Amino acid sequence: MVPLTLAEHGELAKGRLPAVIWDFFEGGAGAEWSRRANLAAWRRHVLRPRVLVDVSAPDCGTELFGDRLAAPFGVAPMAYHQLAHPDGECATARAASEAGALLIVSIFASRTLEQIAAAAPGAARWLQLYWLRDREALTALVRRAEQADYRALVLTVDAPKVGRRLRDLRNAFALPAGLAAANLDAELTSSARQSATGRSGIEEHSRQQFDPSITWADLAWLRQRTRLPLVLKGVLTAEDARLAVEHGVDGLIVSNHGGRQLDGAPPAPAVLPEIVDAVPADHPVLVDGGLRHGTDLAKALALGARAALVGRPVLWGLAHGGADGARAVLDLVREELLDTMVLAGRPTLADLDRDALAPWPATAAAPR
Ligand SMILES: Cc1cc2nc3c(=O)[nH]c(=O)nc-3n(C[C@H](O)[C@H](O)[C@H](O)COP(=O)(O)O)c2cc1C
Ligand SMILES: O=C(O)C(=O)c1ccccc1
Repeated sequence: MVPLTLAEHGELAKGRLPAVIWDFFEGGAGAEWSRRANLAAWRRHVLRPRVLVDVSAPDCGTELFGDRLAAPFGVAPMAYHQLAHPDGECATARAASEAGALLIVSIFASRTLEQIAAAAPGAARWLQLYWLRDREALTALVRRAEQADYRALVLTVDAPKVGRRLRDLRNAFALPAGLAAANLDAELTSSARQSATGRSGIEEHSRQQFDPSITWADLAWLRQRTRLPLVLKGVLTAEDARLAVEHGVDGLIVSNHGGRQLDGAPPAPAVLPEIVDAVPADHPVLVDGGLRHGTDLAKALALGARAALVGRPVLWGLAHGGADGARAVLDLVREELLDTMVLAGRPTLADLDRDALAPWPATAAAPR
């Protein structure tokens, strides 16, 4: 089967992956309300097509912190790509580079920052950090990212601890032997390999490593240690968006972490407009969560996002087809976006403004 939709990439991946790894990828926290809400939320808007517009040359190319992208999209930071494929993040880096997408590398990448950079020289890539208790380890990562030409740092702020993910608890999920966080000391992550009673290995190790005491006041410490643009991931209110700008942050990623952290947190499209309105126009606002069609991406842009990130579907492509599979996923998203722009009579990114959307009436059930 040649997959024609992201969902079909998911089916192929599900057939290939051990069930506990599929569950780790797919799962959310708690009752998984936020995970499901992410998928439903994009269906609560309809596109307002314009007609008799010249759509012979649609253009979705853009620029983000100085890097050219073939479309306003990227790969969301996700831990341990080697769970999906032995080539791990090196394959994803090649795929993203060939598709013209941004790659955000997780602090829990299973290949080193330098290997990933070497796999796709010149490509647009950022590094995502969690705030570790060990600040020397954090500083060392910042230095290495700068030296390996990462173009921005993303601090994920929705995870003072890892959410309660019932699938991982039931599966007593732990990292398989041979897989590690390649950019952290082995001793920092060894607990990810065992699972204490009542916890997953991931939860166990994040309890030990994440510093849950940090506040806005601590941001200055990180800000002073790098000239790279600093982006906060996991902001869901206008209040926090304003605080971020006051504290010298350069951009935001509106995200509920794929429903993997606070269950009950809103899906991004519900809060994106208030956040876009709260920050100056020169601060890019990105978005992720539940984007599964080019039309979803068009809706995200129309709500004011500068770019949107795709998470799980990239792991699906990687799992069934390595770099080629991940590339196919990203190419599909870009082609579907261009298709949407043509059929909606909105051939440039500037045409995808708030006039391009209308709410689906609350009284009507959003079709599945
Ligand atoms: C398997 C997996 C691992 C993830 N690891 C990280 C991570 O290390 N850091 C982070 O900030 N977000 C992480 N996330 C969250 C993603 O960056 C993103 O917010 C989320 O997957 C939403 O997109 P999706 O619905 O397209 O998957 C992870 C998500 C998944 C599915
Ligand atoms: O961030 C996540 O969603 C995630 O799965 C993770 C992976 C490793 C360590 C901490 C969290």
